[in-house]
Amino acid sequence: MNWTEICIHTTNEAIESISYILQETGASGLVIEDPLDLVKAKEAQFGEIYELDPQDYPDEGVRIKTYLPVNSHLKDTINEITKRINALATFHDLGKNEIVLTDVHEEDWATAWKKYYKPVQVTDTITIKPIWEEYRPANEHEVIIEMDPGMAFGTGTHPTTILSIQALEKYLKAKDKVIDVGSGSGILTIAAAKLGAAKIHAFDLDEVAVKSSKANIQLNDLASEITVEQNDLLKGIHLDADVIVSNILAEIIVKFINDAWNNLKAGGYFITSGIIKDKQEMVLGELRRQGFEVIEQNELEDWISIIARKPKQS
Ligand SMILES: C[S@@+](CC[C@H](N)C(=O)[O-])C[C@H]1O[C@@H](n2cnc3c(N)ncnc32)[C@H](O)[C@@H]1O
Repeated sequence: MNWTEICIHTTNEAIESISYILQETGASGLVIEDPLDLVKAKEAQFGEIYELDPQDYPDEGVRIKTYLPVNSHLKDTINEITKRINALATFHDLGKNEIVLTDVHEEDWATAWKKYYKPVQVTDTITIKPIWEEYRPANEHEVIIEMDPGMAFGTGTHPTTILSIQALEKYLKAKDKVIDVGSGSGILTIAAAKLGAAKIHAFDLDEVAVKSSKANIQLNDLASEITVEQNDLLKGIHLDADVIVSNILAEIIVKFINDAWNNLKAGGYFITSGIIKDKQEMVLGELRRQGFEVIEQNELEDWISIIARKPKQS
């Protein structure tokens, strides 16, 4: 399959909104080339070794790059993306607002973004490491997740994924039964397994994500019982989980709050992420309407995670 790279030269303040538009249109492998990263790399707090090349970064503004498969909808998708980005000019300074399209062959796509992906410590104990990077754990307690995200979303470094892993670390107990809705590269399933879940059911609508989840699970030495299936959210699923985790967009989360409730044990946790700030109240309202108790909300770079509990008596 061939891919088209869309490169948008914009401003820092528009990253969030443009990333959201791109995610909604099904783009894969979002890369943000922000010259500020060159500064941040020098200040890396966890001692990771970054080798960022200044030549990959614009002098001013940021470049957002993502990839769409070349198919019969491509032209419409690009028109839609362009229209929605231009409409942002009412709220944001879009800087150059230049959109450049380049054809990419699958083999190039698979390696193009790898240079941006480095080991990253996402909680006190968990570090995510791409399989091609050398990394020595700081101590014996450090948990390493090996990843090769390929075509599926989920390098583990996106704020929405980090918020999800932090919540899993806090709420998951050893031997729990977990459901991961929208497993992508399988990162949250692997994190749950490394944190001691006994059984994990992962679902994704996208066949590529299902394959990617399965491949990444194989890369990690996991003791948990894990199944990965192609499924639309939790339609037709009847389980009794201790924890459901889902890093998906707010509009999608609200579609399956009732199914999440029905698949959770009383006292179980529903960890939701992928919610942009503007949609936080909408998700909170729907969770409460269903009967969930909202017990924690966290924010990272304008993304929100909400942890809700199904009451013990319901
Ligand atoms: C933002 S990614 C999250 C990936 C990974 N869990 C992570 O945290 O990095 C959302 C995933 O949800 C999947 N998805 C979107 N709509 C879905 C649906 N209706 N049912 C199941 N999965 C869906 C997408 O294919 C994608 O892999």
